[in-house]
Amino acid sequence: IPELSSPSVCMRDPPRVEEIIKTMQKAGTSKIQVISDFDMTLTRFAYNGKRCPTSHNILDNSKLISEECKLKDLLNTYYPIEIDSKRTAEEKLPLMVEWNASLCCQTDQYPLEGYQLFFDHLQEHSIPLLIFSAGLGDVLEEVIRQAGVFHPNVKVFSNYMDFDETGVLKAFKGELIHIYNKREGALLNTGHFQELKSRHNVLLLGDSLGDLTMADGVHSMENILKIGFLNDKVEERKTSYLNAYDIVLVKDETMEVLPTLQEVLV
Ligand SMILES: Nc1ccn([C@@H]2O[C@H](COP(=O)(O)O)[C@@H](O)[C@H]2O)c(=O)n1
Repeated sequence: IPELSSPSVCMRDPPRVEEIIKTMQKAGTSKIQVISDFDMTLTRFAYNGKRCPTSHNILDNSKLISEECKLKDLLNTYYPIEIDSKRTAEEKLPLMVEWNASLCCQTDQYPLEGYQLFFDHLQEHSIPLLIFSAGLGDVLEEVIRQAGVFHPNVKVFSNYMDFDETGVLKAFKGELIHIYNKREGALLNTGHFQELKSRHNVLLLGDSLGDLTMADGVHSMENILKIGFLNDKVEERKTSYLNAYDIVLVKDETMEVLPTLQEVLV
């Protein structure tokens, strides 16, 4: 599979990857569902060496948000914790909750462009795409809408803001989704996975080890191909990503590997 020989593609077990791809191809598109993280997976981490915004940053960078509400300090505190390979997920979990919760009292252009074809291709083949994000659902839905790819096959599980009558953000609606509780989020949304119960093959896309649990609600899974985006602290985290994901895309600023890989699969 030539798409897998790009220098940014790393695999622990290439023959195993080929086997999964062939099995999924054979089963056909009617058996596939795609489950993907959003920020820094379907969007760029960096472009020309410059860091791109997450859905949280979009709100933060907005001229509509006053200077006192700036979220950068929070990002500088909590993002290093998110990617710290010396801490366990259990240690990080309360801090990730704290990060999101702190948004409620604090009261560029978004780079989705490389992946419009990815969304269109899934739509053409009627393949459901679940976007499962610890970002801001209101913002990322708007990003997808403005890119013209919020097709009927796209569903989003994320954090939606709850404002009071004076327009102040009070909380998030429902259970908060952070990077390390996607499993709980998946298990709460049984209805979605029930609707897709005949789709036993999963393409999972994520940029954090917490994203690996996004498919935990899938019924009788038969095959899963896990693609991980390793954008930051590459040397420190590469081994754990290679152990956890079938394919690891290292600093893939081109946004080219996923669309070509998807054409192989679908
Ligand atoms: N208050 C926060 C919380 C998280 N982030 C970043 O957003 C990403 C979450 O979205 P996913 O689509 O990746 O689940 C996460 O990776 C954090 O780095 C933030 O900027 N502010």
